[in-house]
Amino acid sequence: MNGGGGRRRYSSEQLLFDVPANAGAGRWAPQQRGGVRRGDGEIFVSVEPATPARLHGGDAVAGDSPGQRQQLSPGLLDLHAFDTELIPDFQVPGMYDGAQKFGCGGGLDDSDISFGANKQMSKSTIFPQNNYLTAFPENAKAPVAKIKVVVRKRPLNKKEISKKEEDIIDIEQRSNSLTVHETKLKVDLTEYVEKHEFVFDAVLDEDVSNDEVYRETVEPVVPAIFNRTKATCFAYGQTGSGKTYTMRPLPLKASQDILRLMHHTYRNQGFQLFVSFFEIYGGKLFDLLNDRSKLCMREDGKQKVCIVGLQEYRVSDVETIKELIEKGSATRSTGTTGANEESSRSHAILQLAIKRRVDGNDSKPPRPVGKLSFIDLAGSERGADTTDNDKQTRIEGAEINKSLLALKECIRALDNDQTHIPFRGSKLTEVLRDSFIGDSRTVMISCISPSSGSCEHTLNTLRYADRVKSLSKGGNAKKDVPSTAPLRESSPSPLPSVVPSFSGSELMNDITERSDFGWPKQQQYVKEQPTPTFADRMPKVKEGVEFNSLNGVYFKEKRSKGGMAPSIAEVPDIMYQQKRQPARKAKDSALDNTMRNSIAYPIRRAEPDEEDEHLNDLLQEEEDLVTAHRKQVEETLDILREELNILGEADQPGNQLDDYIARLSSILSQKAAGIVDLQSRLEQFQRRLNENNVLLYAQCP
Ligand SMILES: Nc1ncnc2c1ncn2[C@@H]1O[C@H](COP(=O)(O)OP(=O)(O)OP(=O)(O)O)[C@@H](O)[C@H]1O
Repeated sequence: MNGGGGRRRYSSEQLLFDVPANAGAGRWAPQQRGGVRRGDGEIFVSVEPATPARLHGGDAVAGDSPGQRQQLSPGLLDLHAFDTELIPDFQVPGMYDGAQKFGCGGGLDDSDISFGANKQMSKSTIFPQNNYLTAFPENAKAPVAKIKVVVRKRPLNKKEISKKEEDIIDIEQRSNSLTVHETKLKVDLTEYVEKHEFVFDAVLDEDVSNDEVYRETVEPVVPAIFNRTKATCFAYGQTGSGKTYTMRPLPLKASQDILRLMHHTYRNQGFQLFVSFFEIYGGKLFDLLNDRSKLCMREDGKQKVCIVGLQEYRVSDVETIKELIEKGSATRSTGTTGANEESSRSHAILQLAIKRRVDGNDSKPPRPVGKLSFIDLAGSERGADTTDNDKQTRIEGAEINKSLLALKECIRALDNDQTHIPFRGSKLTEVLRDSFIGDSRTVMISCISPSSGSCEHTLNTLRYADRVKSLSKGGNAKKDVPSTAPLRESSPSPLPSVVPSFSGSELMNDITERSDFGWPKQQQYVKEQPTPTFADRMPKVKEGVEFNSLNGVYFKEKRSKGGMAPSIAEVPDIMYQQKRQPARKAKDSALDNTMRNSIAYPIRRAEPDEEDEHLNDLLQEEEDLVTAHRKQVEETLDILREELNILGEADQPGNQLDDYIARLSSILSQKAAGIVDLQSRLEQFQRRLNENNVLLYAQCP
């Protein structure tokens, strides 16, 4: 893994976040790790003691200073009209310690990208008057589309200009359509230009500033997160298309608006803002605010996803948030490929969570209210990294590809109000699971390069965006077409209903039932065992092996250094049992026949000892294997749907052969990677069984 490899470098426009990887590491290292508590299905990591010193000091302005109040527009105050769950105003001493320091951040204009710690911002900079909420108060209450797809074109860069590459993207002024001019070759090798026209919710040309991008994308959804909405904004596009450039300023701008709402509109209502920042690299989670420590994703009993160990910082001023983002960005890993040395191969996820104190009580974990997630996706073309690189890169590529496909499927399912959301399709979508259920908003920013050399990738990006939008219930892209704007040539018609009617979860339930081998877990140790029911399967004792099982499982002879292992007669306290649940009785005979190979683990009457530890490990590995298998089957179902989709599209007139080939190729590599991954897990588990002297007994029919 090349996770610790090169560091991403940023252009001067991005210097806002460009700090050395280890900057402030010591300062930020949590001084006191909070306890991890489970509350209402959510892991709450108490981090206040670890909150950076800046939170508790600094030259900030009081949050409700008259100066700031003057900045409030009627629009902001009107936000009270939101259907929020209001709790009586209360004032807890010290509750807004941080809030009192609010305001030391600053304006977030593109031009003003330096946030010196001591820099004093003018009030007008702190609250720019062009703010969406202040400038268009009525928009604060306007319904925000469930899914918004925006395209942003970046300017040609120096390298492209020096290579004399052309700008092939035309964007009509003040329109939401764009045209890609693709140069193609005829059979007689003469060139011709094919035009592809696309329509989206908004199309942003190269001269559009980051401020305007914010106003167009995230700003409208900010008020909704105080009202239990989960909003997700992600940037999609090939490496170097401007995803990071686009995404970087957004969380900071959003935080500024959130804090403003918290300290004014929703003052004294117990809202708190938390920041977390992590990445998914090669299918694994790393905390970018905690020295890339590895994180673990778990589902609780209520099927809520918890990222165990993720550090969440409670913040109350923009400056602190900026520092946290800098720190996380510097920690983010990048990989190196032949195509682009600086390409990002990880998904970075920055979350701003709004929580609310329960009954004004600080000892209870605050209750989650809404969330705004920013996702800087890995380069979209990375999914096709299947040939030029090493195995690791290929597997990573397949993982990236898988997550991008899964993301698209989830967004589509979400907009269609489907009951089954295929969030299990990838780590990324699993992590974002709670953003896909309930009241959610998604903003997708597709970043494209204008250069002729990137034409294929650009078309792929636009088609991905087009599918997200136009195939969704509420997303008929054509409805937004200005009457003068032509439709694109090959608008995909809605897919035939080729997706199989079975529900993945139903199938998985069935599989769950079958794959529950019913091995006893250690917690289920019993003092007395009933007469084993599998005596008829007792194998012949092989030479060198002590048969220690009554249900077809036996352990290899375990010779101690000092002599022979005890024979079975000498270890009467080890018994074996296969779990048999009454509810499953009817299935048992069929199941018994299908379970030709089964193993079981010893149940001890004695206190757990070292061997129990091994046993625990094995049980855990067994569980992991079954989970991985289940996941792989779910993913296969998702892939199957995708395959049926592309087959359906391939049958449509005017289909794009190159698109079909690219998607089929990435699907195949994704399938292959899934199988390789499961195979290697299986082999590893088999090795572990051998090492631990557990033999499998081939059960006779
Ligand atoms: N709209 C823009 N205006 C000016 N420069 C831009 C714009 N978008 C991107 N750039 C510049 O293009 C370069 C690549 O952008 P960026 O790093 O954001 O790409 P990326 O899509 O995040 O790539 P990767 O997937 O490798 O992370 C950077 O130097 C950036 O400053």
